Amino acid sequence: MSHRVLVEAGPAAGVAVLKFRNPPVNALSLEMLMELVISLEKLENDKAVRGIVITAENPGIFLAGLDLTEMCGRNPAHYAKYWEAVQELWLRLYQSSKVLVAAINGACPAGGCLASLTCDYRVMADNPKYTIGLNETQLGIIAPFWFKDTLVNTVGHRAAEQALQLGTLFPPAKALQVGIVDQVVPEEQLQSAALSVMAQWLAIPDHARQLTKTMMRKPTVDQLVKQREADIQSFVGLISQDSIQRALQTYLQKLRQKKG
Ligand SMILES: CC/C=C/C/C=C\C/C=C\C/C=C/C(=O)SCCNC(=O)CCNC(=O)[C@H](O)C(C)(C)COP(=O)(O)OP(=O)(O)OC[C@H]1O[C@@H](n2cnc3c(N)ncnc32)[C@H](O)[C@@H]1OP(=O)(O)O
Repeated sequence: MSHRVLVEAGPAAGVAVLKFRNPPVNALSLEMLMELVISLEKLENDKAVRGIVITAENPGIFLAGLDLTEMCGRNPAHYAKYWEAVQELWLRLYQSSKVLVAAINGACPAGGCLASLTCDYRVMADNPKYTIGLNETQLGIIAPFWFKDTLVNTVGHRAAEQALQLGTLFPPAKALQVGIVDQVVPEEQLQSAALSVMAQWLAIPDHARQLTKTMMRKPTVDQLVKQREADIQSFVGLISQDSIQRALQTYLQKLRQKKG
């Protein structure tokens, strides 16, 4: 039984809706990652499901990204386990044979943005409070190569380089302009817009669309698959550095003080 991920049958045949519900901010904790992987595996094996709309149960925060508390003050074995789970989620999403449509109904930084970038199409609610992007450099860390590759595959090299160096979080109109999302709609129309685009994608025969998707994505997937263990060791080495730990602690403190 999953607590942090809700899977519902969509209003249209063949469509499931996967909702994030990990309060307070839908951070990708280890438990959340594991529940997501299990839910995605079940959906992948369900022949009746051809498409999945991915969204947050409560509007406001789509995903707050990776859970910073999983990357601060822990031991190397924990960092390795956590990173393997992050890799696993990305591999499941990016290689999914289903049509994935992200209905972005809230803040979507870093790991949240990555999850949305694995989808085939992104619709974002037109709310200036919501932003999306790979903001890692603002935290004093760097987006790993496969985060970078996923962004490059979406927006191209120049736009990705600029966005990554600056750690830009784009509001909806800018996100559309740069191509990080495909469509921006009034907030109350988000779910219907996602279902409408899903219907267009499902009009294509599955086998042709799936083979095309695999052809487009395989080179990027292979890069990680062939060096998964090295990537884990690289993450553990970097995240364990005192300077990185200090940077993450400072960022977390700033988030906590924001309220005070
Ligand atoms: C080979 C590899 C090489 C490696 C290089 C090394 C490292 C690279 C590794 C990984 C890449 C990292 C990816 C990430 O995803 S890092 C996370 C990035 N996320 C963010 O920057 C978002 C931060 N959060 C926010 O901006 C806001 O919280 C948000 C807009 C989501 C919501 O704002 P709101 O005002 O509604 O809530 P808050 O009061 O800010 O937060 C409530 C509560 O939640 C805590 N919180 C927020 N975000 C996170 C998070 N991502 N992880 C853990 N906890 C989080 C926040 O501190 C508050 O806690 P508390 O005060 O205790 O209630």
